[in-house]
Amino acid sequence: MLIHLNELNFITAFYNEPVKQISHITYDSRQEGKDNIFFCLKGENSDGHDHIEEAIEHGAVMVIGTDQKLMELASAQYPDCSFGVVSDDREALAQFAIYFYGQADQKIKTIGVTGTNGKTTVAAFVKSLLTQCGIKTGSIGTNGIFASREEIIYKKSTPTTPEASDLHAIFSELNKRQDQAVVMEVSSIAIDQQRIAGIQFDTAIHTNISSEHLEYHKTFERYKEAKMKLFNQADKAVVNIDDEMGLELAEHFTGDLITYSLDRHSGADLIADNCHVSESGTMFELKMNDQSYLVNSSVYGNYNVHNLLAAIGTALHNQIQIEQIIPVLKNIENPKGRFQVIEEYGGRKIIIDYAHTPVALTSLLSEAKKLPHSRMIAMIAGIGIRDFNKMPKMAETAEGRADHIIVTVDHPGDHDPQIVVDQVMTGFKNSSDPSISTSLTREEGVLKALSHSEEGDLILLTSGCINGAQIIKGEYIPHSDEEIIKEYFHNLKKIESIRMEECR
Ligand SMILES: CC(=O)N[C@H]1[C@@H](OP(=O)(O)OP(=O)(O)OC[C@H]2O[C@@H](n3ccc(=O)[nH]c3=O)[C@H](O)[C@@H]2O)O[C@H](CO)[C@@H](O)[C@@H]1O[C@H](C)C(=O)N[C@@H](C)C(=O)N[C@H](CCC(=O)O)C(=O)O
Ligand SMILES: Nc1ncnc2c1ncn2[C@@H]1O[C@H](COP(=O)(O)OP(=O)(O)OP(=O)(O)O)[C@@H](O)[C@H]1O
Repeated sequence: MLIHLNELNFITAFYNEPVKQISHITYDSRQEGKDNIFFCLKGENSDGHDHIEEAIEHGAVMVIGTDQKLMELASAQYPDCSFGVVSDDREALAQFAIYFYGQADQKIKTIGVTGTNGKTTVAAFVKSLLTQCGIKTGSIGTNGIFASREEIIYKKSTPTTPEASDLHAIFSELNKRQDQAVVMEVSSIAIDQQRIAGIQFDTAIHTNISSEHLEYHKTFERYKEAKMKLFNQADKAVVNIDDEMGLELAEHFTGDLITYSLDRHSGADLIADNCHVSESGTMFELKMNDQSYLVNSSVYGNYNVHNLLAAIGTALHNQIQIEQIIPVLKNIENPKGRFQVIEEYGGRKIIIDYAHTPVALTSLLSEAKKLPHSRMIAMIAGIGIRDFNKMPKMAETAEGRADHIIVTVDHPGDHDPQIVVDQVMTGFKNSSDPSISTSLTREEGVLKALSHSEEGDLILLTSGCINGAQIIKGEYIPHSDEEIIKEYFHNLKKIESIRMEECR
């Protein structure tokens, strides 16, 4: 694409030839390419301005940064490269991505989901519901990047919400595949880092808020403020008013609003009442406009009814009639790793669930308890790359609610796993209870949970993996609970047949 730097009004000064042929946008000097534009971003560990030389060696023909003096000096050193100065590095990256991909975000309906718990689930429900109702919808989030029909293999730049240039590249790809809508998880960090700057969302969804990501935002107020900002960039909203932030949003949002609740006295637009949870799903009565509809859904648990209401509200905003929505709800697809039930081994029910906040763990433990079981074994974890203050709360939440608890570590990062486990353990009133044990790796934790189990038991493997890996000292070490389970039972079978041989 031919870029006219002087057409971009967020560039306040430029040096050397202002017209360039650009093929790729990059914010990482280590990325090789040809005709790249390199954005110097200031990060936690490094500053892109220090890597200009390498970026040029790797194919950058244009460099954008905030340090005017440095840009001027570099322009003299590299006369074949153009240099632009901006006031906000990340916002400039977002604005440039919109320009480069020809406003791809405006050619597709954009739906943003924010909230502490439930983003991945709601995004999956919205994708499934809209697509089944005839609006081909892709999705972007923790579980990957999907077009309406298939997964798109795209290198993930962050766990949840991609960097702006990656985001707009994905919108463009979805356009090419003729998808009509995209539902994306919008993390508070992404909002703060301007990854969604310049996007006017068709619909914004709020699930709920509780304390999270304080390792980044430092205070709950700043975390909440970041999340609220999404709603200044949306025409319509779907909001959970069983939640403190949802109530605030419902009061202040000026666009088209649909509220939802599980409380029959709430006055919400969508109310789920008389929820009945069973092994095959959840039935409830949906109340809307003084009408009542019986919903037979494939999703499990009351908290997932909240998530389903968010998806229903989004479909209604998209002019889909409630009569078309109701029959589809029994086929809604659950995302991987969220109440994922594995039943094929030795009469046990194993549930892999991403619950990694105290609120999520509370919901999970109380919903899982409703399933028939003899003993409940729960593995909980401290996440090394997150807020240490959250760790004891996971123990507090689990104590006394399972027959056996295994405490382990997820993504130790740069921390000693023992320190993470110890920090979780401080949350137990009685940490020497023999029904609590510890493991210093997630793999060992899963194995311990399995080895403690017997036929009829329910095993909850909580917290979870980001992109099928454990992050250890900056490295992504491949990890899969499912593989560990498979191998464990395969070996168990082998041992049993050897024993039987020996007995004969
Ligand atoms: C903590 C955080 O915000 N990290 C993001 C940040 O990394 P950083 O601050 O460590 O970057 P850095 O290493 O200091 O480098 C600064 C800049 O210099 C560049 N650089 C660096 C070194 C070099 O040799 N050459 C070079 O060009 C880097 O590419 C970067 O652009 O900037 C990087 C590039 O823009 C991001 O990819 C990275 O996201 C990492 C992968 C991450 O894990 N982010 C998490 C915190 C995150 O965003 N999570 C949220 C929420 C998750 C949830 O839902 O729970 C999400 O939206 O995913
Ligand atoms: N509406 C909800 N209320 C409370 N807990 C929920 C809700 N939805 C899901 N959960 C719990 O939170 C866990 C994580 O859900 P999900 O992955 O959908 O959230 P998320 O917001 O996408 O989290 P992350 O961005 O960190 O992946 C689930 O596995 C479940 O235990």
